[in-house]
Amino acid sequence: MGIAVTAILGLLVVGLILAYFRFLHRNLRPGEPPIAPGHWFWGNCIQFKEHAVKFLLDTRAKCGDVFTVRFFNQHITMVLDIHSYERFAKQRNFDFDEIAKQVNQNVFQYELVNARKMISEAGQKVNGRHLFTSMEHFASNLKNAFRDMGSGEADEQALGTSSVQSQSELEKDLNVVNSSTSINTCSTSKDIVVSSPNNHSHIIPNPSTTTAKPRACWHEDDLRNFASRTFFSPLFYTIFGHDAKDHETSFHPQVFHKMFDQFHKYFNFLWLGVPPQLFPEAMKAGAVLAQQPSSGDMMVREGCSEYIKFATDFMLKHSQTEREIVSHNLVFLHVNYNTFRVVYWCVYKLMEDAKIMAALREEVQEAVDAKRSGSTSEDSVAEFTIDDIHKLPLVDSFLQEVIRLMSGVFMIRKVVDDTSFTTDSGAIYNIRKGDRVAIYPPAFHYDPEIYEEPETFKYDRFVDTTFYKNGKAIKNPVIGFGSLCPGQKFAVLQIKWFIINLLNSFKLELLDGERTEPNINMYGHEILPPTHDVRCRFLAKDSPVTLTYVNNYGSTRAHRS
Ligand code: HEM
Repeated sequence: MGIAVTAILGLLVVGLILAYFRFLHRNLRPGEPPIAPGHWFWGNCIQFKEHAVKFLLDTRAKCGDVFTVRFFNQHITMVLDIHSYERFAKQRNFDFDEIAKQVNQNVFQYELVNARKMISEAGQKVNGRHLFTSMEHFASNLKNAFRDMGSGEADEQALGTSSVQSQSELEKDLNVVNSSTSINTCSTSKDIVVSSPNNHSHIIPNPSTTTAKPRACWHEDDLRNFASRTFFSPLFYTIFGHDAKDHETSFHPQVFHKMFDQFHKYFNFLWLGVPPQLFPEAMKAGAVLAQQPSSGDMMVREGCSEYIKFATDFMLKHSQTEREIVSHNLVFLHVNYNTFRVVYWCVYKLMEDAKIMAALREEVQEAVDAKRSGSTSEDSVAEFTIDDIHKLPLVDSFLQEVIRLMSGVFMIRKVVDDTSFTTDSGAIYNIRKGDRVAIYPPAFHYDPEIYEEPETFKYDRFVDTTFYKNGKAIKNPVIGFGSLCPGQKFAVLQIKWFIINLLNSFKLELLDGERTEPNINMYGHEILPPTHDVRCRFLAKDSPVTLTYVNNYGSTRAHRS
């Protein structure tokens, strides 16, 4: 018995040693980059999880610009030279398709047929002339969302008071969505705020004041909720369009947002291949997110995006199933969700520092005043083209600074053949077929040799500035979109147009003592989520100038939204 146990233990030890040398240990071949010191079993997992940027910058100081890290059995060569970014992006042996496939399979459980062709053709639907029309749809949806917020309709919708939904599963979803209550504090009036036990609150106007024009009220809310109603809703409608019956179903922006948040928490685990069954919360959210209109119904929804229409048509032609089309729709929402996250941080950063709020408000106000027609703000309209939206240097710099600090993305590729990679300075590294290779933008974004006081948020940092590393000007100092994102131009425009409208239409403040920060445990997400949400209050301005987006693409036929 004793001998048998010893023999089994012996075999186990030998097996483990062999497995270690087979899967974890690596003998460097000539010309390969050095390996970052780490744990014999986990490799660099823990160091990366504790503080990815600090770990990578420290390792770069020890090992040089190019080195290999190991996450358990996966070797990833890090190219941490910002001047080599363009070479990295152009290297044909560094392939993104395998990575996208892994996300599709592990997180969204489907495979996209002829994926490269589909993504590159669908990507054109948010660029060129389509960028102008996509903006038109977004601007119109944004206007509706702001109008609803100003009139309090969004409260009604978001609080789920529709009688049609009252007994359904949907009510549960909507109640979950709104478990954080929005509070109206009409401090300047004598209106009475009523909160019912189910968190539905409404204002009973004071009879003595009902004949007067309704006064604006301060509303208290979670910032996530505020950003969801003002930005996620228009984003959702710009992607999937509208249908009059939406309010009877769970295909509703507030339900989708809540469920998406729930699902997204597990993104990094799912992506790495941990079975979704281990995360019941993600599975439950996934089931709600799967309840979408059929592909036929989706294509005829009013304002459905060209991207979704093209992708759906493409997938149908490649005999993909309805379930696969639903999964692809979620992938598209997933990439757009980054835009929401940036918006969250923009609103937060505006409220966090009164100086920033004042500076951007002044810039926007000047632009609006320069464009407005009419003598009073009530009957005034200010028209903005895409060029006009881009002509605000502080808004532009502020947005870049937000992306610089909140970006958590790994720009990762699979190495499809043994490759000699030459860095910008001429150093040559042999990178092994089957490995992964990555650029880690946050390591550049927090590099003290590029950015003075990199941890500090400086809203005007990017105004008329060139950044240098080792005495050489940097071509792309902020690379939060990687090199392949087809939605970059659209996302930047959406965010800028949102900021302009926000500052024109609302006053916003954080409640006393409310602060949050990016959750560095989520490095790997394109944009980091906050560690926790914050409470804020907002006031819809009385009769702001009406802002209109003008689609002036290549003709005299301008469309206004
Ligand atoms: C602030 C918002 C956004 C951020 C930060 C962002 C970031 C990224 C990043 C980092 C990648 C990986 C690229 C690479 O590794 O080179 C990516 C890919 C992608 N993004 Fe975005 N994105 C945003 C918005 C959007 C929007 C609005 C769309 C669509 C309209 C979009 C569509 C895509 C697609 C389709 C891919 C996959 C590209 C491919 O497979 O070649 N993104 N995005």
